[in-house]
Amino acid sequence: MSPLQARQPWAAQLRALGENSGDSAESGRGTVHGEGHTHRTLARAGPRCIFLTNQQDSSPLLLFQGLKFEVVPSQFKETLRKASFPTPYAYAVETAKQKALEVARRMHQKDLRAPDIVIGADTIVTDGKQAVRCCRGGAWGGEKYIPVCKQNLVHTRSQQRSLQQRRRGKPQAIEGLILEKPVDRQDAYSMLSRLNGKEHSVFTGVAIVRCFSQDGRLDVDVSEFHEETTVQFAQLSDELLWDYIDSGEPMDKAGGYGIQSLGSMLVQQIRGDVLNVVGFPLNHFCRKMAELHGPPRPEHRPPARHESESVPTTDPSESLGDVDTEGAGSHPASRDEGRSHGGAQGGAQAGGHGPEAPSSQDADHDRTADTLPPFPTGLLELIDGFKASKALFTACKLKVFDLLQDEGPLRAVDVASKLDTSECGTGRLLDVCVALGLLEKSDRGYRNTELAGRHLLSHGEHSLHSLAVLCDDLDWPHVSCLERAVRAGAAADCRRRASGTEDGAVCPDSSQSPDRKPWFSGAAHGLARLTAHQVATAFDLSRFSSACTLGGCMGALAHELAREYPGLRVTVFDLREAIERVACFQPTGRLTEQVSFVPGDFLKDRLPEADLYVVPGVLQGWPDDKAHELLSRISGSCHPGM
Ligand SMILES: C[S@@+](CC[C@H](N)C(=O)[O-])C[C@H]1O[C@@H](n2cnc3c(N)ncnc32)[C@H](O)[C@@H]1O
Repeated sequence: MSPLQARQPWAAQLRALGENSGDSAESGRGTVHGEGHTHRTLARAGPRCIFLTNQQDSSPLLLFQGLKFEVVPSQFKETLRKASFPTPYAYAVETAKQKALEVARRMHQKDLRAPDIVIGADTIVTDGKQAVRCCRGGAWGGEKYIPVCKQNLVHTRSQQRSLQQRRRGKPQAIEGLILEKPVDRQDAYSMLSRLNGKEHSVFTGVAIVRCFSQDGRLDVDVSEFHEETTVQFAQLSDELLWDYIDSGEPMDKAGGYGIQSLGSMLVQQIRGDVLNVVGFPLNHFCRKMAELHGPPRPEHRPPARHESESVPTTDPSESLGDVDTEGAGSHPASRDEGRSHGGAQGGAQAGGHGPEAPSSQDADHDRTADTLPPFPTGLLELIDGFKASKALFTACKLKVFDLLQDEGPLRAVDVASKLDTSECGTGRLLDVCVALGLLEKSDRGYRNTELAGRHLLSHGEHSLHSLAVLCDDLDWPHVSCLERAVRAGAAADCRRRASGTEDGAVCPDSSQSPDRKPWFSGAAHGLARLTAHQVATAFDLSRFSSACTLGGCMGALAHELAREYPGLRVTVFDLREAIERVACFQPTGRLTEQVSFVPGDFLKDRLPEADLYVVPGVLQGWPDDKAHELLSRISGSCHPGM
């Protein structure tokens, strides 16, 4: 497993593609999505990746704990029928589980590998006292919740009817017991006044979904729990409630208040874990994780917030109830600082300098998440990126995207048969394209993403297909002899070999092989269309009345200039064979009147008269002497003073 594979889901597939062996290189456990630090933080054999489904509020809490994870919002629609649950917390736990399972399935489908762990959480507030009253003390009271059936709670319905109508089809709480996010200010007021002066319960259901992938199938092992915290509201005036509602805070909070901010003013007393009210019962979660994976090793505990503060010595699963969540949010930054500076305890020593430096073996043993350098994501992407490019080029050349646009979704076996390629290799290439965001995969097969449909078809207004093919044919061989070129200064030789041109220029001229020319035009035009607007608007060209684009190809920039400057006449000057292909690309309409095409060789023929000469995308591919020759000719044609 390379470090890059720990960061990039597609990297493992690229490797598998390269190896082209029968078995998937990353089958089974060992799949790593995202952060390696979670592994180090939790336990040696612990999980290496956590997806938190949609508890954004909980992110700082988990970060405080030193867990690194990726937040993947769940697409699970929270439409479970509340009345079918025996208790409010059963509803919260099931919602948390369904959120997590949805993410697990989606990630598995997308990346073809299971994430290690997905955590789902759902917090609800229940109007507990009222429940007891409504149930006449029978079904729901004291510490224990006894399953209640619908009829027991029918009394609460009339009170809630108008609210139900406002909730517009949202499934109603267990007969009004579960308070979710208010739908409007009035709803917030009715929630808060129900809680006013009373005690209520906050439940968070948590599901820890451990994932296993076997033979491409996802297996899961779900552990779940819930945490209850009792909150006593002070007796509050209507004025204060409305002031609080006017602050806007209640609108996205279950129960209509947030204890982590202004809402704390409303609270007189709490029994239980305050973080549970914030949205994630970290203490219970840590105990559960320790149960599942063993407790974290001491060095994996979160570092001190400031160098002067000591690292907490308690097992994080023991007590976290007094955590201040503001500090929790700022923790990751301090940890990063700790890492790059080597940390207060032994970072410098671990480097092996100074009399007390431990042996390299000790230093290795003492390595912690805090003494490691920042993860070099960008560098690893540079190291591996060429493989992604090659996969893209190959898919373009095989016209995978054209096929899937016309006939998709298709299974790998059908793509292979239509393209006359191997089933195994095609399947892997398609999977890499999925991981690169170029294809989507479903039960019905592969199909183009919007991005691929827009840019990677061989024809189309914004096609970059020819550019990809050209890069593969021309740039790839250049790049592969870069080391030799740098050593021996043989760039022109390499280019000549690759491009088949006399002077190594990458632009088509008379010496170039004819079969490449359409690709050049298509590639240059595709890129020019994308960039023309930026180029045309980068400078104020309004003082010019005529312009000439030298090597202006199919006129993409010329047309954009004409669009931007209605008074500008633009001449496109290019080789005759290029101009002959213009008809395939030229837009029709008013703009064409401002643009004219003149065939010619800008190194031999007289340049058209113009106030402004633009040389778009020509010189960078040329040897210096030739570039100099062209610039001298342009200089000779320019009107002094313009
Ligand atoms: C890489 S393309 C640039 C395309 C341009 N960026 C655009 O707006 O589409 C280079 C262009 O220079 C043209 N070219 C190359 N040598 C030329 C020459 N000696 N005289 C005129 N045009 C030339 C090519 O035909 C080609 O269209």
